[in-house]
Amino acid sequence: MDILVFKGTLVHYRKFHMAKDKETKSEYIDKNLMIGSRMTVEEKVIGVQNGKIIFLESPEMEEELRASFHFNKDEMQVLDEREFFCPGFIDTHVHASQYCNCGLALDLPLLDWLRKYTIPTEAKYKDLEFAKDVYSACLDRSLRNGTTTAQYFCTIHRESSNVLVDLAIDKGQRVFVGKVATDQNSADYYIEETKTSIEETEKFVQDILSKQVNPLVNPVVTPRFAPSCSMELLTNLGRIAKTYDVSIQTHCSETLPECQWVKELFPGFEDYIDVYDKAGLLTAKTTLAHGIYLSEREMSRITETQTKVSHCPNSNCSLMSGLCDVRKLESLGVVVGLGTDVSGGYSISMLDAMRCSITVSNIIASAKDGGYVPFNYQDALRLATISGAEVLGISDKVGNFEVGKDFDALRVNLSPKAGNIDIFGYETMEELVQKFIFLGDDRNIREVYVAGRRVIKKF
Ligand SMILES: Nc1nc2[nH]cnc2c(=O)[nH]1
Ligand SMILES: [Zn+2]
Repeated sequence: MDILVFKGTLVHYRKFHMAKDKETKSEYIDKNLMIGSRMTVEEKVIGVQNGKIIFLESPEMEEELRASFHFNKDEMQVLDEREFFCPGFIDTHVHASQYCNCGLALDLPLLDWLRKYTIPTEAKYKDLEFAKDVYSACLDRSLRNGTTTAQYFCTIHRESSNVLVDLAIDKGQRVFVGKVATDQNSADYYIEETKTSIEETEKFVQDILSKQVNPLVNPVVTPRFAPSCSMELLTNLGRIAKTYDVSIQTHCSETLPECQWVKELFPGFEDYIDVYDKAGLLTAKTTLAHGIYLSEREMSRITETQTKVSHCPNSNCSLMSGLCDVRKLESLGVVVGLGTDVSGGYSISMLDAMRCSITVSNIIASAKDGGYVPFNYQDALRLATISGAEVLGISDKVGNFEVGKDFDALRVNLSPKAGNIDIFGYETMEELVQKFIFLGDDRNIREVYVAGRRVIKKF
């Protein structure tokens, strides 16, 4: 099997042990393990075979590596001085079915927006040709913007959700895909019988598991959110996720009217989180999108059950939902990743999500009386890469560069002809990374690799 070899700069979050390494600048600390990670910029020779990183060494080792792994000097690709590899971005919450509405219909808050724009759009996915057109464009745009892994909501239609999975296999994105389950409080043309919703969800999970000869596709049990699901449906979805040991994705605590509605619809429960808890939907493989208005009790149940949160800052601002205090969640030990939440969020670019996470964090800081450290560009990169991998339970495979992991990577190029960024020649590599995060776009993402396969090449 051919070997891919590169020499150049890697920018990623690398683990370090607290005992060995006492520096504390811009770091993320996992209190339980006493292991943290820090953004690292390093010169390396990196080898990839069968999709996996087989060596990662300093450039002085080049000769020895050539001898051991049998490659010639001209087989090694050398990155430009204005280039670096970073891990592929991980979008932990995105509605592929809403991609056609990107940049439209953002004049209403969540519940009205769902009724007026989103449900009518999702109903169109009964038509497989329509699904194919939009899903295809969504995957292409997402990959071009450097998203190597995405966790998607589709619609209530099993067949068209399978269309997304087949297209993703073809185009090479690593995906987590959910057929949406809804049996109440939706339009009469976009609702399922409880029994049908349960059966179709189970069938969908089986469909995807049978396609797992391709290890890049994963099924997700996907109740839309508590208001649109009966307790009977939620409980059965919890059972299905447990039976097949698969992921769960839903929305939670995104807006105040939604939280009030859940109180009214589920009066016998302690709070919003308790509804999911009693249904068996809080697991280490569960992603809750948003989580803005969680109480202390709810946050501690999330921590206890190792449930994950997807922070979607563009959507939270665009739908006027509120500001999520990610620092607080992380300080309690909750793993948080970033989501574009298209089309509540208007951009499918994770660079946009990263910038929005910094802006939201700065706004939170402005309202505090000190004692709060807002996110910087390094935190944003962490959220979009290694934390996203932890949210989806794949940090043993992707999220940073380590021997044995899959090579999911972006070849970033900052030469001015590639995009919209002026470089003056004296910038350090860290400054180039910073300019990419704040000013970059898809034009700066020269190549995209997923499990060693080059899925995008621009020049
Ligand atoms: N942002 C967002 N929140 C939701 N809550 C329930 N459905 C949705 C959705 O489609 N988008
Ligand atoms: Zn959403």
